[in-house]
Amino acid sequence: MPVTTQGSRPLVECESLVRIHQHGSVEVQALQGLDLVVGAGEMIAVVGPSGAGKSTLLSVLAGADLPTAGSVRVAGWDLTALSRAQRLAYRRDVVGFVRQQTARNLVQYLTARGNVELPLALAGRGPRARRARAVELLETVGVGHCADRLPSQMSGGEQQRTAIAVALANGPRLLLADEPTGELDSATAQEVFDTLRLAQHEAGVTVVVVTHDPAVSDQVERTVAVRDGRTSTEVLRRTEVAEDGASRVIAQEYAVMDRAGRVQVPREYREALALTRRVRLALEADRVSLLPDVVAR
Ligand SMILES: Nc1ncnc2c1ncn2[C@@H]1O[C@H](COP(=O)(O)OP(=O)(O)OP(=O)(O)O)[C@@H](O)[C@H]1O
Repeated sequence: MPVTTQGSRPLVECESLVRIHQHGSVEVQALQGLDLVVGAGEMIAVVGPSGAGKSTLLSVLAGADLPTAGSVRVAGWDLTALSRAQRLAYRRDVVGFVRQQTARNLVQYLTARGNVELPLALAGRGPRARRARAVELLETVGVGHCADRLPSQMSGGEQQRTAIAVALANGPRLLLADEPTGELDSATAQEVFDTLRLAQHEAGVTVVVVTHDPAVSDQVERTVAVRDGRTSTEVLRRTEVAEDGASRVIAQEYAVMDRAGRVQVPREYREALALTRRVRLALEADRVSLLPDVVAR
């Protein structure tokens, strides 16, 4: 069993994920062999350029899209082999989803409480239990005062926090958020991020957040960069406390190696040493060096 950077059991395991969209004779490879392991209780940020495959990855993890090839397991569920009924149960009970567009996360004609009660009703909870759970969740995410308001009567941040309460209603193991702070100013974005943190710490939920916002990605312990449908690099952060008691965050970037041992060498490194098609690998006591092909010069 793979062990994550945090040493916890993996909750999410994607291996060699491929997702090809076919439009007539045109193929778009949204995912091209993506590997990702996320530990139970971990919170990671997924970053990468537009079109890299981030949203596709979230859709697959949400059980809303099926990969063309590869394997994906979440909390023991094999997402490539679910029956229709299992897929519904997975989407209802195991995973919660928050989108960027505040308006798309909530049913506009229901109050905040009504919105949180909806997934509880779909899971068969009775009216009293629903109401109590909805009120409690809205209080927990800091929008108890909005319980009887319609989304149009709430700020963007209040709507996103309500959306997080909706996503948490059925006690999911995994919370997915696609640019949850994309439409918010920085102070409000921080409140929404703090609510995701709360879900991670208080409810023990594993959180995967896709973001372009460095203020978000700089605050998580692990940021995974997706490029051309693959995980390319990871940044790990840890807090170090100096002797004078001051703490500082140490960030270290790693390249990701797949099962076959393939590593992508960043373009700036290749250009700096004019590395082309052929390179020399040298095994040393504590490192593997990658050297230019002198014959080619
Ligand atoms: N339903 C679809 N049909 C065809 N192509 C698609 C579909 N969904 C995504 N793609 C293509 O797959 C690639 C990856 O898209 P995806 O939305 O996952 O990227 P992204 O990293 O989330 O981008 P962004 O940051 O702009 O949201 C893109 O080239 C996109 O055009």
